[in-house]
Amino acid sequence: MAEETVLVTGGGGYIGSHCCKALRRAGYTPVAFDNFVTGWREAVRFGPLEEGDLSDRARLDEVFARWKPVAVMHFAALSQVGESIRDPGRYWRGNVSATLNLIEAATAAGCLDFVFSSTCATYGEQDGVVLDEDTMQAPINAYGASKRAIEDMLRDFSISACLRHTIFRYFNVAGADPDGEIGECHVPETHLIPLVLDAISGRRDAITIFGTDYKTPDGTCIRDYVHVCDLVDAHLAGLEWLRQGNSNRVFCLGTGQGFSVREVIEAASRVTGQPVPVLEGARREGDATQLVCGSTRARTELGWDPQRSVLEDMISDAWRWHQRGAYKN
Ligand SMILES: O=c1ccn([C@@H]2O[C@H](COP(=O)(O)OP(=O)(O)O[C@H]3O[C@H](CO)[C@H](O)[C@H](O)[C@H]3O)[C@@H](O)[C@H]2O)c(=O)[nH]1
Repeated sequence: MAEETVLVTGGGGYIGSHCCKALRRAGYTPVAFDNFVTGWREAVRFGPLEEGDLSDRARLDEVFARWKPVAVMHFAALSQVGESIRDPGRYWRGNVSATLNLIEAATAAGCLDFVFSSTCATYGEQDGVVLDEDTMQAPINAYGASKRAIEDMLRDFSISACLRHTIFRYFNVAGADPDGEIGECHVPETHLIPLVLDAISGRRDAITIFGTDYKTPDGTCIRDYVHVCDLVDAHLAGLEWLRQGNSNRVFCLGTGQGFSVREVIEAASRVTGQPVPVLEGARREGDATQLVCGSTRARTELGWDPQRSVLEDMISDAWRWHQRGAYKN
């Protein structure tokens, strides 16, 4: 029997490519759909590629007709908070309108299982509390607002078109494939761990800590880091959960444990055995002091067990990938 296919939008991106690898391992054919605005051709290695843009409905119809996927896993998105504040239209078009096209194409093709990558940025400024599925959403930028709008869209289509969905909300994804085949590569890079590794290897002069006067034990911001492989495991568990006939549930993905920027830098120095050149700078606009994400529901209902989300392991996997170099196309 032919393998079942799953359409993975953003399959050339950081999380999407790791998801394709996990799907392949689980016996599916992952069909990567990507426009390569932020994704990488080299990251598409676990199944066929369909190049295209989510704004192109005819192209989507073609892809659904060709592969008859059993589900969609939707990672393709613009995800830079600062850019979304400067250019909200890009986010409403690129995230919301594009996803509307995707949902309409999926439901028209009878592909009704939908796994969506959302974000704790839908919560807005709620410093210090553990964010979970019951926390009120109040986004403060177009990135968070666009993701929340898509969550609402999924609810509406679940009523009108019987679309079954799971929504995963998460913040700080880290690490890389332990085999070193794929990893994180953003241009420009804005995320803490890859930037720290750049500073260690000399690709950049230093890492600048954005703010040392926060009300935290060492004055720097605290975040909850999840290993990308654990994260995609949860998405696969969500897919199976849908395919067992369940539907329409939000799951937050975090470890519940936060690390400060300084703790991340110290761990990177320990893991690599090298000093980290550090500069202390001003706060970055829009950064919350402390963001920690609860995941009791994912653990109890999906059996999620994020074993690799140990800070040193995430950094050592990211370091292995970093030493291999970056994608070129
Ligand atoms: O050069 C840097 C880069 C980051 N940081 C700090 O490191 C922490 C983590 O920053 P990241 O940019 O790695 O991650 P964020 O928590 O800002 O971003 C996360 O949340 C965002 C939404 O708010 C997006 O979803 C994004 O993709 C996701 O990684 C923050 O306190 C930030 O101020 C620094 O000190 N120096």
